Amino acid sequence: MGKNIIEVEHLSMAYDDKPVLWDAHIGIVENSRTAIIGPNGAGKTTLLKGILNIHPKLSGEVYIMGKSIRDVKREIAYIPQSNSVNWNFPARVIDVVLMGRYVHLGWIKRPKKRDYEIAEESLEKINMLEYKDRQISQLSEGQKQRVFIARAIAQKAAIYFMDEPLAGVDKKTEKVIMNFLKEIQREGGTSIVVHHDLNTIGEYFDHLVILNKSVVAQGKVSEVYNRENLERASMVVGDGID
Ligand SMILES: Nc1ncnc2c1ncn2[C@@H]1O[C@H](COP(=O)(O)OP(=O)(O)OP(=O)(O)O)[C@@H](O)[C@H]1O
Repeated sequence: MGKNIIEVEHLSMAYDDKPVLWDAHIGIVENSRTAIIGPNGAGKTTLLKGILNIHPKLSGEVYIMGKSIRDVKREIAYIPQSNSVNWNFPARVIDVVLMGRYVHLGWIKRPKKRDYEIAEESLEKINMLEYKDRQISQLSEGQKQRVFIARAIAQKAAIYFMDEPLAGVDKKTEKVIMNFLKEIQREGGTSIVVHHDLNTIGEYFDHLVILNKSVVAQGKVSEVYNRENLERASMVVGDGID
């Protein structure tokens, strides 16, 4: 069993005093591909927001590489849900990808030639280089998601958080994203992905956190992905799960 790169202790989250995640203890294993699953409204996105300090915690602590998020920001890439982003914002594809470099820029905050090269290499990896001067508002869903992936590649982070990256994307983009998760793992990184499709858990991930307002189960996919746990999380169980 690998060591934990993220430790979540007693994490509770709420909106306007309405609790949505209760007393979560979670360990994310270093170098894993971890899926977070749970029914609608289970608190999956809110968990990511708690770990990343995007929404304030009601209580609890989060340690990333043993430190607070403030001290490891550079090491963390976040790919939010595509539909939570204002895609009408006037920006070119290359500008969005360059944002991945901002955490690495010095105090002048101006991207250098090397940053442009890295941004272009990142677009090339996901077959989007020819779109680099396009406005993001003109892209399809799958292409938008790939631009987000390129931004994350450009950041060269150690930990990648993704919130339903496969929602509404075409098969080709799904493949690009899954290859990216494997590449992260090969290079020693860790990915944490909110995921909906139960049929692909075993193929795409090696670790799992099952949520339903609190943690229902966590561990290796081979150990916790079973009918009993899915039922405990009130998830609809289809065919094919023993
Ligand atoms: N900004 C917000 N203000 C108030 N309530 C919110 C807010 N965001 C989420 N909630 C509520 O918190 C609960 C958990 O939401 P969250 O988005 O974390 O769930 P989820 O597991 O990601 O769901 P889904 O699978 O539907 O995306 C839901 O009941 C949701 O309605």
